[in-house]
Order: sequence, then C-alpha cells, then structure tokens
Amino acid sequence: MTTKYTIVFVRHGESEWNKLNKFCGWFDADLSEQGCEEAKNAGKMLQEKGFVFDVAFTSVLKRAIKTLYMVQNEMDNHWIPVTRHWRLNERHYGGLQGLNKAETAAKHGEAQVKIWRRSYDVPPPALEDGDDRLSSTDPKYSHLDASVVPRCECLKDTVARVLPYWHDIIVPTIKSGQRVVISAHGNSLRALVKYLDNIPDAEIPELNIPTGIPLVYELTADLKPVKHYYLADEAQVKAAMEKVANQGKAKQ
Ligand SMILES: O=C(O)[C@@H](CO)OP(=O)(O)O
Repeated sequence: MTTKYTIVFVRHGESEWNKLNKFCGWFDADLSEQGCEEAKNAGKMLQEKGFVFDVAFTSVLKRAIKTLYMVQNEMDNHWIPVTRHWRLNERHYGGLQGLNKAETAAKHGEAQVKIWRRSYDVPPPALEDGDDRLSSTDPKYSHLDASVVPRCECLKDTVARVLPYWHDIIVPTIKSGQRVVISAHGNSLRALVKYLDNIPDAEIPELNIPTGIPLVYELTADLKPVKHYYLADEAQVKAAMEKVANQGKAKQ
C-alpha cells in the first residue's frame, strides 16, 4: 500500500477539567497551564518534523480551538482556513459531566466507570429536562435542530455524528490534495481512529489517546491507513496513554 495523503490528529492539551479529573464532554473547559505547554510542544514537534498544513478543522470547544491556534502559532501558519464544527466535539458525557472520575469510580465501581468511559455502545445517564448542563440553550448550538443536540452519547453515537462530517467535508478536502490537521478530543478522535483502522467494538475500550501528542496517519488514495504513529517516543506515548486510562481508577 502506498501513501498518498498524510493527515495529523491532535488531541487538545490538558484542560482544566482533565486536571481536576472531571468528566468534561461538551462542557467548554479551558486549557490548563500544562495544556498550553503541551499544545505549544505539539506545534514545535510538527514544525521540526517539517509538517505543513493547508487547512485545519476543529470543534466548537475552546480547548481544541486554542490548541489548534497554539500549534499554528508555533508553525507560523496562522493564515490557513480553519473550520470549527460541533460534529468534532468531544463525546457528550450526559449526567456524568462535571463529576470527578475517581469519586465516581469509588461510588459505582471502576468496572462501571470503564464501561461508561470506554465501552462502544453503553451510554452514560442522559441529562433530564431542566438540567442546566443541557446544551440546547447554549448559543453555540442554537442553530441546530434540538433532535441532533445530544443529552448523552456512547462512542457509537459519537461515531454516528462525526462520520458524516468526515465523509462530507474532510474526505473531499484531503482528496483535493490539501494537507489537513484536525484538533479534536479524546473520544471524537477515538471515533475516527476506530473507523479508519476498523477496530472491533470489543477492542476499542483499550484505546486511549493522549493529550497534545500529534498522531500522524498516512493514507492510500482511497483513504485506507498505511500506517500511523505519534510524534513522541514509544515510552512517552505509553506513559501518556496509561495516565488517561488511570483517570478512571478510584485511587489516583
Ligand atoms: O472527560 C472527557 O470528556 C473525556 C476526555 O477528557 O474523558 P475520558 O477520557 O474519561 O473519556
């Protein structure tokens, strides 16, 4: 298989809610100080390795938007078109949004928290009418039909909402020859990686994507993955993935 296109995914740097170990989802948490450093480092690495982008995509959440800007800033390519779209948002964590992951594991058990965090098709509890965490009153989503604004999502739901954007907008952009970077989230990127690598539902719980480390995908002419790699050494990636996995343990 021959590489025709190269795209780069970046999970945003550590957010304030990653730092507090809270389920975040569609809550619009900012980057932490460390998250800003991670985002800058991602840009530095991409610059050092000679990556160039013609176009960028991100979500409507500031942790991904700011990460992208910091990457662009390090690469001195502020001018490229950036499209922000809700379909690239993090998975909606429903009634878990705002809860501490370790406390939730102590209360409901680590196994249940792993199911909520990583299973393919078991959603967290849905937000109920009147919950002030509902996104329907958020101006970011006011143009959307209420039926597409989630009250909770499992990864399967996230795949279903990310893929139309991938097929309709990102794929034609890649095929036009433009070099694409996507700044998104742990679970919206897990959705894309699951699709690209055709990862079985039963194996997807073991995939954890670290913050702020560029993930490069080389693709064939019909966008099948040739290979993928992180721009960091193996030990660093392994430790960063374990750190994400361990956020669901009762004792940190
Ligand atoms: O809280 C969240 O929205 C996500 C990403 O930070 O967390 P998790 O890794 O638990 O899916």
